Amino acid sequence: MTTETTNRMDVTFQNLKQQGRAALIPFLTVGDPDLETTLAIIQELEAAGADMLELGVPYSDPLADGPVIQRASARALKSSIHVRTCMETALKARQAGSTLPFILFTYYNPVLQMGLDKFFAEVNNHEISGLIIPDLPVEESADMRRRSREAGVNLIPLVAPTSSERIAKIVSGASGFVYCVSSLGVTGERSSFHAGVEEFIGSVRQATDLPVAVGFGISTSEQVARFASICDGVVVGSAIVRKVEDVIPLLDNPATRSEGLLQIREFVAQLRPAESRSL
Ligand SMILES: O=P(O)(O)OC[C@@H](O)[C@@H](O)c1c[nH]c2ccccc12
Repeated sequence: MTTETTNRMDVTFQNLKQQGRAALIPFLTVGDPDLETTLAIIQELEAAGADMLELGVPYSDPLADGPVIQRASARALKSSIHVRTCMETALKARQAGSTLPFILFTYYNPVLQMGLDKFFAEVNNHEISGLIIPDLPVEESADMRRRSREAGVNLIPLVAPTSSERIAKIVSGASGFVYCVSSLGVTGERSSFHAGVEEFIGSVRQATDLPVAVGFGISTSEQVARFASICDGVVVGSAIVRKVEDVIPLLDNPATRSEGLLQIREFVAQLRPAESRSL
């Protein structure tokens, strides 16, 4: 008996599989440069053809992030952005008509500060379909997986090229999708990836029936196409966050705001393989 899934993310991956297409999954920092603009950018990303979104909770000590996302977090933290603010942003985007599955991306500390009971109570009624917590300690993952399951949200595991013998353990009991990190180090655009990244992705595919997505360093349509041919999803973060950073002067001026938003939309639209562009 197939379990009827109500999780928006799972349904999206099922639909994309039928279309024979990988998901384009942008990451953006919530509140960069401000919350109102984040809501406008979410609409542009959806119009550009994003299939789901990683909504990043800005954090003061983003250890796994390169300079682009570190700067975005610093800008966003100028206004007091908490996990709850990011959840409310997801709900507001839904109420404004977005149909995208939202993945809340946060480091573990902000979740602990909110309190696990409160966090999971809020997650579900804020339209969050997935969670990525890159620094979740292994010893906490069983409890977090249980809480996620009870809240009907997918706790998405990250696997790195060095995970090799631990892949089976990491992906067992996971849901949503498995996030393959393409390279070692921190986030940020790259011209090349970990040697043998295709073999690594292949080994993850063998270890799970879940959709497999890849991220870290992907910033051009050629790179998206390369990974979209072997994965179910491709995550692009820093390149989009940098685009937002570049157009902030346009966004800040009412006379040129729409031009700034259009440039973000066009940048993301050109990332998708030509044959699947909606624009
Ligand atoms: O920024 P990049 O190189 O395109 O990588 C995706 C990344 O932004 C996003 O998935 C993410 C942002 N911060 C992270 C920290 C760890 C793992 C993943 C992430």
